[in-house]
Amino acid sequence: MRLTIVAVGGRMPAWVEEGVSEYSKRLPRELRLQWREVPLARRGKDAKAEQLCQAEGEQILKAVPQGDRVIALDVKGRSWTTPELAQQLSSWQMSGDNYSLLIGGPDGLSAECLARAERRWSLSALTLPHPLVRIVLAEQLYRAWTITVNHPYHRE
Ligand SMILES: C[S@@+](CC[C@H](N)C(=O)[O-])C[C@H]1O[C@@H](n2cnc3c(N)ncnc32)[C@H](O)[C@@H]1O
Repeated sequence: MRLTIVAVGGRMPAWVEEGVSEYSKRLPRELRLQWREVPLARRGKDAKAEQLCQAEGEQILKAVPQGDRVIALDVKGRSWTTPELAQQLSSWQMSGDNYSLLIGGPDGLSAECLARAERRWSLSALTLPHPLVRIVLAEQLYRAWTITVNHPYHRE
């Protein structure tokens, strides 16, 4: 399975790159994370959040590899416990399909991105800054994978 993460935002601070890389590199070759970054829309003084979100959404959807199934990272989505996420991950792996996970920018994901997604996944009821979402996502995918292979990283 190919897992692509399409995220708004360009060059991230070193602590974000390090966090993402730390967990990404622990994943096995067959579960490598492919990161695709979409630039932030320019936030001029008259910019409206809805237009920015729409412009970023168009770029996000262009960056989704053709035929991928899509999951939107959305605070208002459904949350999974880590063991439930591990089950999801197994079912994604067994489906034979490729998946893209979408992370919005400061103004969130556009309606078109949400409509393209078959699921909305909430990491927590808290709104997290999008750079932090990258790290939490990478760590949770790693954690979920360790459960699927009975690796002792995760403890209930
Ligand atoms: C700063 S948040 C955007 C906040 C925006 N007001 C909204 O309602 O979506 C940036 C992105 O991070 C992701 N995000 C932030 N908190 C999240 C959470 N608790 N669960 C899942 N995704 C989250 C979403 O993809 C969101 O579009």
